[in-house]
Amino acid sequence: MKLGVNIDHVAVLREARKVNDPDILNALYVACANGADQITIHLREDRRHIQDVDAYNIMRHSTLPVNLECAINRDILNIVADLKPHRATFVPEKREEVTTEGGLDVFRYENDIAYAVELLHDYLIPVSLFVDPTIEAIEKSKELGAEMVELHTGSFANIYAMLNSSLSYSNHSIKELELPRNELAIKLEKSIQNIADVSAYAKKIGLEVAAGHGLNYHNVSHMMRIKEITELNIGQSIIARSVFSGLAEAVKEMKRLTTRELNI
Ligand SMILES: CC(=O)[C@@H](O)C(O)COP(=O)(O)O
Ligand SMILES: NCC(=O)COP(=O)(O)O
Repeated sequence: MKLGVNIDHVAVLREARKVNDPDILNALYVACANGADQITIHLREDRRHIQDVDAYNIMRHSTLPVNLECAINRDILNIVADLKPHRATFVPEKREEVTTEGGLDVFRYENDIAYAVELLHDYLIPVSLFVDPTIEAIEKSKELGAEMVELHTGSFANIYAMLNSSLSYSNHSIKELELPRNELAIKLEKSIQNIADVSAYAKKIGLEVAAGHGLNYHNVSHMMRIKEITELNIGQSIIARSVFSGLAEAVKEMKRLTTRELNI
């Protein structure tokens, strides 16, 4: 399994104070040296975490491939074409959201996506689409020319957290998931099975399959059992753990949990 470490959340901390500390390049070096297979960053339209200068510095200094997440916005696409990351992942963005809430609407924005895929292909940048795990979204992603899809695992992660953590007792409890435990358990099983089915279909039609959003040290084992998923992009939980263990240990531990036994 390829582990993409998303280092955005180091910049979240820096931007909270509008200072130059913590330094995103330190996070890059530590992630590269401790088991990441790829660096993932998200250059948001509102620049709430990663800034343009960070993206250029990361491209210049990363010893690993860089997966750049971005919205389909002409200004951002021009920056991406100039940066030439190893891959671009198109994601939806809403200014007022706390985090990326759902997958890209590949039907509503099909013309914009097709244009953006072609543009980046002209610069030899492969494209992945960050979509909800549905067969329809996968078929459309293929039709739009993407090489890869990243399945949005946020919904799975929310159900998992409401069932298996103290989230439901906190201020951030998810109202629509305040359900009896047996119902949550059934929902979780269905969500995992759906991700597995959609992954198998994506692979069958020739797409590479990644997954990400809300994955952590507890729930990631469920994604590890889906053999068609070959890449996980994980950020928030790694940076959260690093507050207590340091980033090197946090990356190493996630790498350990996302390593499949070699079948020799
Ligand atoms: C698209 C996606 O899932 C991520 O990029 C991510 O979780 C980090 O950034 P945000 O929290 O800004 O969505
Ligand atoms: N595309 C998902 C990603 O990069 C990381 O998401 P998260 O682990 O920060 O929720």
